Amino acid sequence: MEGGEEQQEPEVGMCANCGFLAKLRCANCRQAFYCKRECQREHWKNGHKDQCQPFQVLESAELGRYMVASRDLKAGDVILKEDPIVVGPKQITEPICLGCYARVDGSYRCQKCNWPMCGPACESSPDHLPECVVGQEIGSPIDIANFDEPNHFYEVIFPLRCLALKKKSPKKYEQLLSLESHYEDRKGTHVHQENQKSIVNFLRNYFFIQEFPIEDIDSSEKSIHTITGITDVNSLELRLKHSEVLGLYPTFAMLEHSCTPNSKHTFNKERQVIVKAAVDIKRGEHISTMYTHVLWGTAARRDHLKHSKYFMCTCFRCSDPTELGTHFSALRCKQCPNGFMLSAAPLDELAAWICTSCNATVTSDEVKEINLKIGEEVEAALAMPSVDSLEKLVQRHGKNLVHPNHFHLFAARHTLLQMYGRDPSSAGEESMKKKEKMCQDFLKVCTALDPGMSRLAPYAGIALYEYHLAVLARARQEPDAKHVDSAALKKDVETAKALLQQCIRVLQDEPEDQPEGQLCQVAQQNLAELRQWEATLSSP
Ligand SMILES: C[S@@+](CC[C@H](N)C(=O)[O-])C[C@H]1O[C@@H](n2cnc3c(N)ncnc32)[C@H](O)[C@@H]1O
Repeated sequence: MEGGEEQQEPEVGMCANCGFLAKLRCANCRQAFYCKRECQREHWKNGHKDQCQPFQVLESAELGRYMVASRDLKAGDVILKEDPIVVGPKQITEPICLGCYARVDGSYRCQKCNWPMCGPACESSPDHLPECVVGQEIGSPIDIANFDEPNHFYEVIFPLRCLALKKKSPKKYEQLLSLESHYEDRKGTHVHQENQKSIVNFLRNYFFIQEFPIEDIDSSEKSIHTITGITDVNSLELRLKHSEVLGLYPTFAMLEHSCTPNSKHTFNKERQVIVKAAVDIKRGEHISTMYTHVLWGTAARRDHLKHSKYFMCTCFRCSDPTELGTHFSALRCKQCPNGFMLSAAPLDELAAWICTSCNATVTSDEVKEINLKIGEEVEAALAMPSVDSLEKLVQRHGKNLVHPNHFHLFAARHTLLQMYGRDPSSAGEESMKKKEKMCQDFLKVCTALDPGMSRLAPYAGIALYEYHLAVLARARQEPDAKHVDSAALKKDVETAKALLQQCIRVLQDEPEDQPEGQLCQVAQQNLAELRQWEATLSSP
Protein backbone atom coordinates (compact mmCIF):
# COMPACT_ATOMS: atom_id res chain seq x y z
CA MET A 1 0.00 0.00 0.00
CA GLU A 2 1.76 3.17 -1.13
CA GLY A 3 1.37 6.67 0.22
CA GLY A 4 -0.82 7.74 3.10
CA GLU A 5 -4.52 8.19 3.43
CA GLU A 6 -5.31 11.60 4.87
CA GLN A 7 -5.57 11.13 8.64
CA GLN A 8 -7.68 13.81 10.31
CA GLU A 9 -6.20 14.34 13.76
CA PRO A 10 -8.49 15.56 16.52
CA GLU A 11 -7.40 18.97 17.77
CA VAL A 12 -8.44 18.45 21.37
CA GLY A 13 -8.65 15.46 23.68
CA MET A 14 -8.68 14.53 27.34
CA CYS A 15 -5.48 15.00 29.31
CA ALA A 16 -3.88 11.55 29.66
CA ASN A 17 -2.77 12.48 33.16
CA CYS A 18 -5.71 14.29 34.78
CA GLY A 19 -8.62 13.94 32.36
CA PHE A 20 -9.16 17.69 31.71
CA LEU A 21 -9.76 19.05 28.21
CA ALA A 22 -6.34 19.33 26.54
CA LYS A 23 -4.71 20.70 23.37
CA LEU A 24 -1.02 19.84 23.90
CA ARG A 25 -0.02 16.45 22.56
CA CYS A 26 3.00 14.14 22.74
CA ALA A 27 5.25 15.02 19.79
CA ASN A 28 6.46 11.42 19.35
CA CYS A 29 3.27 9.35 19.23
CA ARG A 30 0.82 12.28 18.81
CA GLN A 31 -1.75 10.16 20.58
CA ALA A 32 -1.56 11.34 24.20
CA PHE A 33 -3.06 14.78 25.03
CA TYR A 34 -2.03 16.99 27.94
CA CYS A 35 -3.51 20.11 29.48
CA LYS A 36 -0.10 21.32 30.74
CA ARG A 37 3.60 20.38 30.66
CA GLU A 38 3.57 19.15 34.27
CA CYS A 39 0.89 16.58 33.31
CA GLN A 40 3.00 15.44 30.36
CA ARG A 41 6.06 15.00 32.60
CA GLU A 42 4.01 13.11 35.18
CA HIS A 43 2.46 10.84 32.56
CA TRP A 44 5.88 10.10 31.04
CA LYS A 45 7.23 9.00 34.44
CA ASN A 46 4.12 6.95 35.13
CA GLY A 47 4.44 4.72 32.10
CA HIS A 48 4.03 6.67 28.85
CA LYS A 49 7.82 6.33 28.43
CA ASP A 50 7.32 2.60 27.74
CA GLN A 51 4.18 2.95 25.61
CA CYS A 52 5.07 5.95 23.46
CA GLN A 53 5.69 4.77 19.89
CA PRO A 54 6.11 6.78 16.69
CA PHE A 55 3.40 4.73 14.98
CA GLN A 56 -0.27 3.88 15.25
CA VAL A 57 -1.98 0.64 14.32
CA LEU A 58 -5.09 1.22 12.20
CA GLU A 59 -7.42 -1.15 10.39
CA SER A 60 -8.94 -1.28 6.92
CA ALA A 61 -11.04 -3.80 4.99
CA GLU A 62 -8.27 -4.28 2.42
CA LEU A 63 -5.24 -4.65 4.70
CA GLY A 64 -6.61 -5.70 8.07
CA ARG A 65 -4.44 -4.03 10.71
CA TYR A 66 -1.55 -1.88 9.48
CA MET A 67 0.84 0.74 10.80
CA VAL A 68 1.12 4.41 10.00
CA ALA A 69 3.74 6.88 11.18
CA SER A 70 2.37 9.11 13.92
CA ARG A 71 5.08 11.73 13.26
CA ASP A 72 7.54 12.52 10.48
CA LEU A 73 10.35 9.96 10.59
CA LYS A 74 13.86 10.44 9.25
CA ALA A 75 15.72 7.56 7.59
CA GLY A 76 17.45 5.67 10.39
CA ASP A 77 14.95 6.62 13.12
CA VAL A 78 14.04 3.67 15.35
CA ILE A 79 10.35 2.83 14.96
CA LEU A 80 10.10 -0.24 17.15
CA LYS A 81 12.21 -2.47 19.39
CA GLU A 82 10.45 -5.62 20.48
CA ASP A 83 11.05 -8.96 22.24
CA PRO A 84 9.81 -12.14 20.59
CA ILE A 85 6.95 -14.00 22.21
CA VAL A 86 8.24 -17.31 20.84
CA VAL A 87 11.56 -18.36 19.29
CA GLY A 88 12.26 -21.81 17.89
CA PRO A 89 13.45 -23.96 15.01
CA LYS A 90 12.12 -23.54 11.49
CA GLN A 91 9.80 -26.25 10.24
CA ILE A 92 12.55 -27.80 8.13
CA THR A 93 15.89 -27.84 9.90
CA GLU A 94 18.91 -30.00 10.49
CA PRO A 95 19.24 -31.11 14.13
CA ILE A 96 20.04 -28.07 16.26
CA CYS A 97 20.37 -27.45 19.99
CA LEU A 98 17.01 -26.42 21.43
CA GLY A 99 18.70 -23.96 23.79
CA CYS A 100 21.23 -22.03 21.71
CA TYR A 101 20.30 -23.32 18.21
CA ALA A 102 23.84 -24.34 17.24
CA ARG A 103 24.14 -27.51 15.16
CA VAL A 104 24.36 -30.70 17.23
CA ASP A 105 25.93 -34.08 16.49
CA GLY A 106 24.05 -36.28 18.97
CA SER A 107 26.94 -36.65 21.40
CA TYR A 108 24.96 -34.96 24.19
CA ARG A 109 21.27 -35.35 25.02
CA CYS A 110 19.05 -33.57 27.54
CA GLN A 111 19.17 -35.67 30.71
CA LYS A 112 15.45 -35.12 31.25
CA CYS A 113 13.84 -35.53 27.84
CA ASN A 114 16.53 -36.94 25.54
CA TRP A 115 16.39 -34.23 22.82
CA PRO A 116 19.90 -33.68 21.37
CA MET A 117 21.46 -30.56 22.91
CA CYS A 118 24.95 -29.11 23.02
CA GLY A 119 25.48 -29.33 26.79
CA PRO A 120 24.07 -28.98 30.31
CA ALA A 121 23.81 -25.17 30.13
CA CYS A 122 21.44 -25.33 27.15
CA GLU A 123 19.43 -28.09 28.78
CA SER A 124 18.11 -25.59 31.32
CA SER A 125 17.36 -22.84 28.77
CA PRO A 126 13.79 -21.51 29.30
CA ASP A 127 13.23 -21.82 25.52
CA HIS A 128 13.56 -25.61 25.81
CA LEU A 129 11.08 -26.06 28.66
CA PRO A 130 7.86 -26.86 26.68
CA GLU A 131 9.20 -29.83 24.70
CA CYS A 132 11.23 -30.94 27.71
CA VAL A 133 8.09 -31.08 29.89
CA VAL A 134 6.14 -32.97 27.21
CA GLY A 135 9.10 -35.30 26.66
CA GLN A 136 9.39 -36.08 30.38
CA GLU A 137 5.67 -36.66 30.87
CA ILE A 138 5.04 -38.77 27.82
CA GLY A 139 8.43 -40.36 27.30
CA SER A 140 8.07 -40.85 23.53
CA PRO A 141 11.53 -41.61 22.11
CA ILE A 142 13.29 -38.78 20.29
CA ASP A 143 14.41 -40.90 17.45
CA ILE A 144 17.08 -38.85 15.68
CA ALA A 145 20.02 -40.73 14.22
CA ASN A 146 21.21 -38.74 11.19
CA PHE A 147 22.61 -35.35 12.16
CA ASP A 148 23.53 -34.16 8.67
CA GLU A 149 20.06 -33.85 7.20
CA PRO A 150 16.83 -32.06 8.13
CA ASN A 151 14.86 -34.06 10.64
CA HIS A 152 11.06 -34.12 10.85
CA PHE A 153 11.04 -34.22 14.67
CA TYR A 154 11.84 -30.50 14.71
CA GLU A 155 8.62 -29.64 12.87
CA VAL A 156 6.61 -29.83 16.08
CA ILE A 157 8.85 -27.70 18.31
CA PHE A 158 7.68 -24.24 17.25
CA PRO A 159 3.93 -25.07 17.36
CA LEU A 160 4.42 -26.80 20.69
CA ARG A 161 6.17 -23.77 22.15
CA CYS A 162 3.28 -21.58 20.93
CA LEU A 163 0.68 -23.90 22.45
CA ALA A 164 2.57 -24.02 25.75
CA LEU A 165 2.25 -20.24 26.14
CA LYS A 166 -1.33 -20.79 27.24
CA LYS A 167 -0.15 -21.91 30.65
CA LYS A 168 3.25 -20.23 30.80
CA SER A 169 2.10 -16.75 29.78
CA PRO A 170 -1.64 -16.39 29.10
CA LYS A 171 -1.23 -12.73 28.04
CA LYS A 172 1.31 -13.64 25.37
CA TYR A 173 -0.90 -16.52 24.27
CA GLU A 174 -3.78 -14.10 23.81
CA GLN A 175 -1.49 -11.78 21.83
CA LEU A 176 -0.38 -14.70 19.69
CA LEU A 177 -3.94 -15.80 18.95
CA SER A 178 -4.87 -12.26 17.93
CA LEU A 179 -2.52 -12.53 14.93
CA GLU A 180 -3.77 -13.34 11.44
CA SER A 181 -3.80 -17.10 10.69
CA HIS A 182 -5.73 -17.23 7.38
CA TYR A 183 -7.20 -20.43 8.81
CA GLU A 184 -10.12 -20.52 6.35
CA ASP A 185 -7.91 -19.77 3.32
CA ARG A 186 -5.55 -22.59 4.25
CA LYS A 187 -8.20 -25.25 4.91
CA GLY A 188 -7.97 -27.99 2.29
CA THR A 189 -4.73 -26.68 0.77
CA HIS A 190 -1.63 -28.78 0.30
CA VAL A 191 0.03 -26.98 3.24
CA HIS A 192 -2.92 -27.81 5.48
CA GLN A 193 -2.82 -31.49 4.47
CA GLU A 194 0.93 -31.74 5.01
CA ASN A 195 0.67 -30.03 8.41
CA GLN A 196 -2.12 -32.40 9.39
CA LYS A 197 0.34 -35.30 9.02
CA SER A 198 3.63 -33.81 10.10
CA ILE A 199 2.45 -31.53 12.91
CA VAL A 200 -1.13 -32.14 14.07
CA ASN A 201 -1.07 -35.95 13.98
CA PHE A 202 2.52 -36.12 15.21
CA LEU A 203 1.78 -33.89 18.22
CA ARG A 204 -1.39 -35.77 19.04
CA ASN A 205 -0.48 -39.36 18.18
CA TYR A 206 3.21 -39.44 19.06
CA PHE A 207 3.61 -36.80 21.75
CA PHE A 208 0.02 -37.29 23.04
CA ILE A 209 -0.41 -33.61 23.88
CA GLN A 210 -4.16 -34.17 24.38
CA GLU A 211 -3.24 -35.94 27.63
CA PHE A 212 -2.40 -32.54 29.10
CA PRO A 213 -5.28 -30.54 30.62
CA ILE A 214 -6.93 -28.29 28.02
CA GLU A 215 -6.26 -25.30 30.35
CA ASP A 216 -2.51 -25.94 29.83
CA ILE A 217 -2.32 -26.97 26.18
CA ASP A 218 -5.14 -26.56 23.69
CA SER A 219 -4.50 -29.66 21.58
CA SER A 220 -7.52 -29.41 19.26
CA GLU A 221 -6.78 -29.85 15.55
CA LYS A 222 -8.19 -26.39 14.81
CA SER A 223 -5.91 -24.72 17.38
CA ILE A 224 -2.81 -26.44 16.06
CA HIS A 225 -3.68 -25.46 12.48
CA THR A 226 -4.40 -21.90 13.63
CA ILE A 227 -0.98 -21.73 15.27
CA THR A 228 0.79 -23.04 12.15
CA GLY A 229 -1.11 -20.45 10.08
CA ILE A 230 -0.10 -17.66 12.49
CA THR A 231 3.49 -18.83 12.28
CA ASP A 232 3.58 -18.95 8.47
CA VAL A 233 1.88 -15.57 8.04
CA ASN A 234 3.67 -13.62 10.77
CA SER A 235 6.98 -15.13 11.83
CA LEU A 236 10.38 -13.66 11.05
CA GLU A 237 13.53 -15.54 10.19
CA LEU A 238 16.51 -14.82 12.44
CA ARG A 239 19.95 -15.62 11.07
CA LEU A 240 22.11 -16.84 13.92
CA LYS A 241 25.78 -17.76 13.68
CA HIS A 242 25.23 -21.40 12.75
CA SER A 243 21.53 -21.69 11.94
CA GLU A 244 18.32 -19.89 11.13
CA VAL A 245 15.38 -19.88 13.53
CA LEU A 246 11.92 -18.33 13.68
CA GLY A 247 10.61 -15.62 15.97
CA LEU A 248 7.12 -14.20 16.48
CA TYR A 249 6.97 -10.47 17.19
CA PRO A 250 3.35 -9.34 17.68
CA THR A 251 3.77 -5.62 17.01
CA PHE A 252 6.13 -6.17 14.08
CA ALA A 253 3.43 -8.46 12.68
CA MET A 254 1.22 -5.40 12.17
CA LEU A 255 3.50 -4.13 9.39
CA GLU A 256 1.99 -4.46 5.94
CA HIS A 257 3.87 -5.66 2.90
CA SER A 258 5.20 -3.51 0.05
CA CYS A 259 7.65 -4.53 -2.69
CA THR A 260 9.41 -1.19 -2.03
CA PRO A 261 9.35 -1.24 1.77
CA ASN A 262 10.07 1.93 3.71
CA SER A 263 11.35 0.20 6.86
CA LYS A 264 14.21 -2.18 7.56
CA HIS A 265 14.81 -4.48 10.48
CA THR A 266 17.68 -6.20 12.25
CA PHE A 267 18.01 -8.27 15.40
CA ASN A 268 20.23 -7.66 18.40
CA LYS A 269 21.96 -10.28 20.54
CA GLU A 270 18.92 -10.48 22.84
CA ARG A 271 16.90 -11.49 19.74
CA GLN A 272 14.89 -8.29 19.85
CA VAL A 273 13.78 -7.01 16.47
CA ILE A 274 14.74 -3.39 15.77
CA VAL A 275 12.75 -1.66 13.06
CA LYS A 276 14.11 1.54 11.55
CA ALA A 277 12.85 3.91 8.89
CA ALA A 278 14.72 2.98 5.69
CA VAL A 279 13.77 6.30 4.05
CA ASP A 280 12.11 9.46 5.33
CA ILE A 281 8.47 8.68 6.18
CA LYS A 282 5.85 11.40 6.54
CA ARG A 283 3.31 11.45 9.35
CA GLY A 284 0.25 9.45 8.29
CA GLU A 285 2.17 7.38 5.70
CA HIS A 286 1.87 3.61 5.89
CA ILE A 287 4.94 1.82 7.27
CA SER A 288 5.81 -1.31 5.33
CA THR A 289 8.16 -4.24 5.30
CA MET A 290 8.74 -6.90 2.65
CA TYR A 291 7.32 -10.43 2.97
CA THR A 292 8.89 -11.79 -0.22
CA HIS A 293 12.08 -11.65 -2.27
CA VAL A 294 13.10 -8.28 -3.60
CA LEU A 295 15.18 -9.90 -6.37
CA TRP A 296 12.30 -11.85 -7.85
CA GLY A 297 10.28 -10.56 -10.79
CA THR A 298 6.71 -9.35 -10.30
CA ALA A 299 5.00 -12.62 -11.32
CA ALA A 300 7.09 -14.68 -8.88
CA ARG A 301 6.69 -12.20 -6.00
CA ARG A 302 2.93 -11.98 -6.40
CA ASP A 303 2.60 -15.74 -6.71
CA HIS A 304 4.64 -16.25 -3.54
CA LEU A 305 2.53 -13.72 -1.60
CA LYS A 306 -0.68 -15.28 -2.89
CA HIS A 307 0.29 -18.76 -1.72
CA SER A 308 2.12 -17.92 1.51
CA LYS A 309 0.38 -14.76 2.77
CA TYR A 310 -2.98 -15.10 1.00
CA PHE A 311 -3.26 -11.72 -0.72
CA MET A 312 -2.50 -10.30 -4.15
CA CYS A 313 0.01 -7.47 -3.97
CA THR A 314 -1.02 -4.28 -5.78
CA CYS A 315 1.90 -2.12 -4.71
CA PHE A 316 3.54 0.49 -6.91
CA ARG A 317 6.28 -1.85 -8.13
CA CYS A 318 3.86 -4.68 -8.91
CA SER A 319 1.58 -2.31 -10.83
CA ASP A 320 4.42 -0.93 -12.95
CA PRO A 321 5.34 -3.19 -15.92
CA THR A 322 8.88 -1.72 -15.96
CA GLU A 323 9.34 -2.37 -12.21
CA LEU A 324 10.38 1.17 -11.38
CA GLY A 325 12.20 1.64 -14.66
CA THR A 326 14.54 -1.31 -14.14
CA HIS A 327 12.92 -3.69 -16.69
CA PHE A 328 13.61 -6.42 -14.16
CA SER A 329 11.18 -8.87 -15.81
CA ALA A 330 11.38 -7.57 -19.42
CA LEU A 331 12.11 -9.91 -22.32
CA ARG A 332 13.58 -9.03 -25.73
CA CYS A 333 11.09 -8.86 -28.59
CA LYS A 334 11.70 -11.57 -31.17
CA GLN A 335 9.94 -9.59 -33.92
CA CYS A 336 11.98 -6.40 -33.86
CA PRO A 337 15.53 -5.40 -32.94
CA ASN A 338 14.95 -2.80 -30.21
CA GLY A 339 11.73 -3.63 -28.43
CA PHE A 340 11.17 -5.16 -25.02
CA MET A 341 8.18 -7.25 -24.04
CA LEU A 342 6.35 -6.01 -20.93
CA SER A 343 3.17 -7.25 -19.32
CA ALA A 344 0.15 -5.36 -20.62
CA ALA A 345 -1.43 -5.61 -17.14
CA PRO A 346 1.02 -6.79 -14.46
CA LEU A 347 -1.73 -7.23 -11.86
CA ASP A 348 -3.37 -9.81 -14.12
CA GLU A 349 -1.27 -13.00 -14.11
CA LEU A 350 -2.79 -14.14 -17.42
CA ALA A 351 -2.39 -10.88 -19.36
CA ALA A 352 -0.42 -10.92 -22.62
CA TRP A 353 3.00 -9.28 -22.91
CA ILE A 354 3.41 -6.54 -25.53
CA CYS A 355 6.47 -5.18 -27.33
CA THR A 356 7.29 -1.55 -26.44
CA SER A 357 8.31 -0.94 -30.04
CA CYS A 358 6.33 -3.06 -32.55
CA ASN A 359 3.30 -4.12 -30.46
CA ALA A 360 3.96 -7.85 -31.05
CA THR A 361 2.51 -9.99 -28.25
CA VAL A 362 3.39 -13.22 -26.43
CA THR A 363 1.32 -15.11 -23.88
CA SER A 364 2.09 -15.20 -20.17
CA ASP A 365 2.76 -18.96 -20.55
CA GLU A 366 5.45 -18.31 -23.14
CA VAL A 367 7.04 -15.78 -20.80
CA LYS A 368 6.99 -18.35 -17.98
CA GLU A 369 8.67 -20.90 -20.23
CA ILE A 370 11.50 -18.54 -21.22
CA ASN A 371 12.04 -17.59 -17.57
CA LEU A 372 12.13 -21.22 -16.55
CA LYS A 373 14.72 -22.05 -19.21
CA ILE A 374 17.02 -19.14 -18.32
CA GLY A 375 16.55 -19.81 -14.62
CA GLU A 376 17.79 -23.37 -15.06
CA GLU A 377 20.77 -22.22 -17.12
CA VAL A 378 21.75 -19.57 -14.59
CA GLU A 379 21.41 -22.01 -11.73
CA ALA A 380 23.65 -24.53 -13.50
CA ALA A 381 26.22 -21.81 -14.33
CA LEU A 382 26.23 -20.55 -10.74
CA ALA A 383 26.76 -24.06 -9.38
CA MET A 384 30.21 -24.10 -11.03
CA PRO A 385 30.88 -20.46 -11.85
CA SER A 386 33.69 -19.23 -14.08
CA VAL A 387 34.20 -15.73 -15.44
CA ASP A 388 34.08 -17.06 -18.98
CA SER A 389 30.85 -19.04 -18.65
CA LEU A 390 28.99 -16.33 -16.72
CA GLU A 391 30.14 -13.60 -19.09
CA LYS A 392 28.97 -15.58 -22.09
CA LEU A 393 25.64 -16.34 -20.48
CA VAL A 394 24.99 -12.72 -19.48
CA GLN A 395 26.00 -11.42 -22.92
CA ARG A 396 24.12 -14.02 -24.96
CA HIS A 397 20.83 -13.80 -23.08
CA GLY A 398 21.09 -10.06 -22.52
CA LYS A 399 21.37 -9.61 -26.29
CA ASN A 400 18.84 -12.18 -27.48
CA LEU A 401 16.30 -13.15 -24.87
CA VAL A 402 15.91 -10.74 -21.98
CA HIS A 403 16.64 -7.20 -20.85
CA PRO A 404 20.22 -6.93 -19.52
CA ASN A 405 18.72 -6.05 -16.08
CA HIS A 406 16.52 -9.16 -16.08
CA PHE A 407 16.33 -10.78 -12.63
CA HIS A 408 17.96 -14.04 -13.72
CA LEU A 409 20.95 -12.24 -15.21
CA PHE A 410 21.11 -9.98 -12.17
CA ALA A 411 22.00 -12.98 -9.99
CA ALA A 412 24.72 -14.01 -12.47
CA ARG A 413 26.09 -10.46 -12.57
CA HIS A 414 26.32 -10.35 -8.79
CA THR A 415 28.64 -13.36 -8.84
CA LEU A 416 30.53 -12.13 -11.88
CA LEU A 417 31.29 -8.70 -10.45
CA GLN A 418 32.93 -10.42 -7.47
CA MET A 419 34.95 -12.77 -9.66
CA TYR A 420 36.54 -10.10 -11.88
CA GLY A 421 40.03 -9.50 -10.56
CA ARG A 422 39.91 -12.51 -8.21
CA ASP A 423 39.71 -15.34 -10.68
CA PRO A 424 43.25 -15.74 -12.17
CA SER A 425 41.72 -15.69 -15.68
CA SER A 426 40.50 -12.14 -15.15
CA ALA A 427 43.27 -10.26 -13.42
CA GLY A 428 44.06 -7.66 -16.10
CA GLU A 429 43.14 -4.02 -16.58
CA GLU A 430 40.32 -4.88 -18.99
CA SER A 431 38.63 -7.08 -16.40
CA MET A 432 38.83 -4.34 -13.79
CA LYS A 433 37.15 -1.95 -16.21
CA LYS A 434 34.38 -4.48 -16.74
CA LYS A 435 34.11 -4.94 -12.98
CA GLU A 436 33.72 -1.20 -12.46
CA LYS A 437 31.02 -0.89 -15.11
CA MET A 438 29.17 -3.95 -13.85
CA CYS A 439 29.18 -2.60 -10.28
CA GLN A 440 27.80 0.75 -11.49
CA ASP A 441 24.98 -0.90 -13.44
CA PHE A 442 24.21 -3.29 -10.60
CA LEU A 443 24.01 -0.49 -8.02
CA LYS A 444 21.72 1.56 -10.26
CA VAL A 445 19.19 -1.28 -10.25
CA CYS A 446 19.59 -1.86 -6.48
CA THR A 447 18.89 1.82 -5.79
CA ALA A 448 15.82 1.87 -8.05
CA LEU A 449 14.31 -1.28 -6.52
CA ASP A 450 15.15 -0.58 -2.90
CA PRO A 451 16.03 3.07 -2.30
CA GLY A 452 16.24 2.59 1.49
CA MET A 453 18.37 -0.57 1.17
CA SER A 454 15.78 -2.31 3.26
CA ARG A 455 16.54 -5.69 1.71
CA LEU A 456 19.36 -5.13 -0.74
CA ALA A 457 21.96 -3.92 1.76
CA PRO A 458 24.01 -7.16 1.55
CA TYR A 459 24.01 -7.07 -2.28
CA ALA A 460 24.67 -3.37 -2.57
CA GLY A 461 27.32 -3.54 0.18
CA ILE A 462 29.25 -6.19 -1.76
CA ALA A 463 28.90 -4.26 -5.05
CA LEU A 464 30.15 -1.04 -3.39
CA TYR A 465 33.11 -2.88 -1.92
CA GLU A 466 33.98 -4.51 -5.26
CA TYR A 467 33.55 -1.18 -7.04
CA HIS A 468 36.10 0.42 -4.69
CA LEU A 469 38.52 -2.44 -5.47
CA ALA A 470 38.21 -1.77 -9.20
CA VAL A 471 38.80 1.98 -8.75
CA LEU A 472 41.73 1.35 -6.44
CA ALA A 473 43.30 -1.14 -8.84
CA ARG A 474 43.46 1.64 -11.42
CA ALA A 475 44.81 4.14 -8.89
CA ARG A 476 47.52 1.77 -7.72
CA GLN A 477 48.71 0.97 -11.21
CA GLU A 478 51.07 3.92 -11.36
CA PRO A 479 52.08 4.80 -7.83
CA ASP A 480 55.36 6.35 -9.00
CA ALA A 481 56.44 9.88 -8.20
CA LYS A 482 55.38 11.43 -11.48
CA HIS A 483 51.79 10.28 -10.96
CA VAL A 484 51.58 11.29 -7.33
CA ASP A 485 50.12 14.73 -7.82
CA SER A 486 48.00 13.88 -10.79
CA ALA A 487 44.40 14.89 -10.52
CA ALA A 488 43.33 11.47 -11.82
CA LEU A 489 45.00 9.61 -8.95
CA LYS A 490 43.53 11.97 -6.36
CA LYS A 491 40.11 11.61 -7.90
CA ASP A 492 40.36 7.80 -7.84
CA VAL A 493 41.39 7.80 -4.18
CA GLU A 494 38.51 10.14 -3.34
CA THR A 495 36.08 7.88 -5.23
CA ALA A 496 37.40 4.73 -3.53
CA LYS A 497 37.03 6.40 -0.12
CA ALA A 498 33.48 7.54 -0.89
CA LEU A 499 32.56 4.01 -2.03
CA LEU A 500 33.95 2.48 1.16
CA GLN A 501 32.08 5.03 3.26
CA GLN A 502 28.86 4.21 1.43
CA CYS A 503 29.56 0.48 1.84
CA ILE A 504 29.99 0.98 5.60
CA ARG A 505 26.77 3.03 5.81
CA VAL A 506 24.80 0.38 3.93
CA LEU A 507 26.18 -2.51 6.01
CA GLN A 508 26.36 -0.84 9.43
CA ASP A 509 23.27 -2.62 10.80
CA GLU A 510 24.30 -6.08 9.60
CA PRO A 511 25.15 -8.54 12.40
CA GLU A 512 28.84 -8.93 13.18
CA ASP A 513 28.63 -12.73 13.08
CA GLN A 514 27.34 -12.70 9.48
CA PRO A 515 29.48 -12.28 6.34
CA GLU A 516 27.92 -8.86 5.59
CA GLY A 517 28.74 -7.55 9.08
CA GLN A 518 32.27 -8.86 8.68
CA LEU A 519 32.56 -7.15 5.29
CA CYS A 520 31.58 -3.91 7.02
CA GLN A 521 34.51 -4.33 9.41
CA VAL A 522 36.89 -5.08 6.53
CA ALA A 523 35.65 -1.94 4.74
CA GLN A 524 36.33 0.14 7.88
CA GLN A 525 39.86 -1.24 8.08
CA ASN A 526 40.43 -0.64 4.35
CA LEU A 527 39.21 2.93 4.71
CA ALA A 528 41.70 3.61 7.51
CA GLU A 529 44.53 2.11 5.41
CA LEU A 530 43.47 4.11 2.38
CA ARG A 531 43.59 7.32 4.40
CA GLN A 532 47.12 6.45 5.53
CA TRP A 533 48.17 5.76 1.95
CA GLU A 534 46.61 9.01 0.83
CA ALA A 535 48.63 10.86 3.46
CA THR A 536 51.88 9.37 2.13
CA LEU A 537 50.91 10.46 -1.40
CA SER A 538 50.49 14.09 -0.48
CA SER A 539 53.51 14.30 1.86
CA PRO A 540 56.60 15.81 0.18
C1 LIG B 1 1.76 -10.09 9.03
S1 LIG B 1 0.06 -9.88 8.76
C2 LIG B 1 -0.12 -8.15 8.86
C3 LIG B 1 -1.18 -7.76 9.85
C4 LIG B 1 -2.58 -8.12 9.45
N1 LIG B 1 -3.08 -7.14 8.52
C5 LIG B 1 -3.50 -8.25 10.64
O1 LIG B 1 -4.50 -7.55 10.72
O2 LIG B 1 -3.18 -9.08 11.49
C6 LIG B 1 -0.01 -10.24 7.06
C7 LIG B 1 -1.37 -10.19 6.47
O3 LIG B 1 -1.83 -8.83 6.33
C8 LIG B 1 -2.47 -8.66 5.07
N2 LIG B 1 -1.61 -7.76 4.24
C9 LIG B 1 -0.38 -7.33 4.54
N3 LIG B 1 0.10 -6.53 3.57
C10 LIG B 1 -0.85 -6.46 2.63
C11 LIG B 1 -0.93 -5.78 1.38
N4 LIG B 1 0.04 -5.02 0.92
N5 LIG B 1 -2.08 -5.94 0.67
C12 LIG B 1 -3.10 -6.71 1.13
N6 LIG B 1 -3.06 -7.38 2.30
C13 LIG B 1 -1.95 -7.25 3.05
C14 LIG B 1 -2.57 -10.04 4.45
O4 LIG B 1 -3.76 -10.61 4.84
C15 LIG B 1 -1.41 -10.75 5.07
O5 LIG B 1 -1.54 -12.15 5.09
